[in-house]
Amino acid sequence: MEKRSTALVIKSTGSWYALRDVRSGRPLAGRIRGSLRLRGSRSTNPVVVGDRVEYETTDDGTAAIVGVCPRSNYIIRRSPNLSKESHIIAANVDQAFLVVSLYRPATNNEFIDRFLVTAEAYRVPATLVLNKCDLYVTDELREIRASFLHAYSLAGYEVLETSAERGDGVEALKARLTGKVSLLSGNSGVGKSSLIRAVDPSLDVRTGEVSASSRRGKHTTTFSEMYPLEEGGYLIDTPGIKGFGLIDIADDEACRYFPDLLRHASGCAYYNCTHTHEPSCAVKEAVAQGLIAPSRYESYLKLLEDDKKYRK
Ligand SMILES: Nc1nc2c(ncn2[C@@H]2O[C@H](COP(=O)(O)OP(=O)(O)OP(=O)(O)O)[C@@H](O)[C@H]2O)c(=O)[nH]1
Ligand SMILES: [Zn+2]
Repeated sequence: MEKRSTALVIKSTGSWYALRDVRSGRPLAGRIRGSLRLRGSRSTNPVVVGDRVEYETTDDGTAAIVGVCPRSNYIIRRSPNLSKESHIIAANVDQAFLVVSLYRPATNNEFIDRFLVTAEAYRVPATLVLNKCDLYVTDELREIRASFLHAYSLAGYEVLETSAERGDGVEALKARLTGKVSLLSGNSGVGKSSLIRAVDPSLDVRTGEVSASSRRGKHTTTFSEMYPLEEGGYLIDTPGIKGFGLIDIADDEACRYFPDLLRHASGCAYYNCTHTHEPSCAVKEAVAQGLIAPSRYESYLKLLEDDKKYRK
């Protein structure tokens, strides 16, 4: 029997995969061996970025992928061709970061909360990166910053404050990324590229390439790529999208993905309370008492509404 080794999938281009041997770190080009069948998989791509795969070395020195190791999680997006099939963006993601800004541009709350909901749904720990902290110096912006920090501390999310411009918080972010597979997202203009550059200057060029090609390639399937960090770990760059994957949420389940709402929900009179119109709702009570940020509750209501529209 041939010797089998394990490799990490760094990049997928459809039929070829860029791999790294887990033990030696050696880069390899791999293809799926024809006999590889994934039981019960309805996704268009059976091997994805972040997967650990088993391979055998072939005579020409390339790797034949013969198996995929069980995934700790995976992020799905609906296929671009509108079929029922899904497209997996990445597997085995350790953590997700959303870069946000409160000024020029101000990131929309709903956008932030959508991202966090997706992270909860996929059980990927999420952290917010509040960039451009050098700008929040006027009374008005200080106030906005304080209420932002308050809202997410009530919700139980960590917020890292950074300034890519001045370097504040860059070391802290770098420390958090080292040795992990991290998904990084952010709406346009918040300084995501500047931050990546500050964390690891060697990533600069390649990051520019990926954002340019994913924007141009609207009608083609875009393939993900993981970018190795100088000091270990990988970044998965995702374009500015609402949330980062596909989720279907029933009304009486939506609350599950808002830890701050969920904490109070057991006090509601009705066990299936949707925290909208019901009497004796502990969630609405908590909002009134300032224990849940109004913006978070609004995002929750918005999520219920959007979901209804979507299902019609
Ligand atoms: N004042 C200030 N400006 C910043 C900071 N970080 C980035 N910027 C500026 O914000 C603008 C956008 O920065 P980018 O790094 O290109 O933002 P991005 O999020 O990658 O945007 P896209 O490329 O559109 O996705 C640039 O003019 C940066 O110089 C910061 O911490 N403070
Ligand atoms: Zn309720």
